[in-house]
Amino acid sequence: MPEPSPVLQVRDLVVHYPGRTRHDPPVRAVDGVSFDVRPGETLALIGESGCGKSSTATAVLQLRRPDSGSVRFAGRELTTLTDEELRPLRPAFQPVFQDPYGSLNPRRRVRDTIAEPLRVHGRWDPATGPARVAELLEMVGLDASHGARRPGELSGGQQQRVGIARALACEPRLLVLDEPVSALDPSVRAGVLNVLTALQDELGLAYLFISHDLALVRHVAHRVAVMRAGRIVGTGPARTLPATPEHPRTAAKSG
Ligand SMILES: Nc1ncnc2c1ncn2[C@@H]1O[C@H](COP(=O)(O)OP(=O)(O)OP(=O)(O)O)[C@@H](O)[C@H]1O
Repeated sequence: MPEPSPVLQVRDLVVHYPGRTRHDPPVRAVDGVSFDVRPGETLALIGESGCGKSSTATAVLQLRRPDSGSVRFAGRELTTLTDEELRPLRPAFQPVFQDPYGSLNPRRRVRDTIAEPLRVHGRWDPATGPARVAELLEMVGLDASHGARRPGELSGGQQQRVGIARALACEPRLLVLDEPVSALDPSVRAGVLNVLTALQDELGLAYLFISHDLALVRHVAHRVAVMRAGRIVGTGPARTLPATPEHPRTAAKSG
């Protein structure tokens, strides 16, 4: 069977930050990065702290506009769209962040957090909305009773499931997962990863999965791209990664 076309195509992506003082040169956080992600595929972006993983994720999501390069999502170039033009497309490419509590409104009940994207994007129907929220809770392994709670009444793993349910509300095609289980207790990580894997199988979602954890990446990703100093220095199947994460730079073959 031919491979499906990529849902995300990134080419020559560049992100600069200003130097700390006006005498310092700009920081080239992302320095010409290219990759594709296909429907149903997980591409892991790995590398040491500060190599530019989160800056790449932020630029893909157009939360910070890249300085140059191309981000094509579902065949559309995102970098040239205005914020207004991007707005209706945003539900289709959603972030899941590392710190679930920090990304949830502590005063808002879970069911309202999950309903929020539907309301914001004009997709809330009072007749069907509550059932859709219940369905989303179920998809991430929570039940209706969790909907009435506030984030502070949930465990870290449950909070992250709420973050995933919110990301799924408007039927995305791509999730950008920035260290989605790193802040969680190791005992609940596998449960959240299993939810992500099951959702991908069921919905054909594409994942860009940012991580520094090679053992985890071997487990969840199909392909891996290794970043160093703002560049991708190797790509390959995740199963080619060594079991011990001592030499991440040589973990995958170039090309
Ligand atoms: N807002 C910013 N202003 C200036 N420099 C920044 C900013 N954000 C990141 N940087 C710098 O850009 C480089 C890449 O950072 P980035 O956070 O993208 O890397 P990372 O691989 O995600 O690291 P980590 O795993 O520690 O989050 C680093 O040198 C960082 O110090």
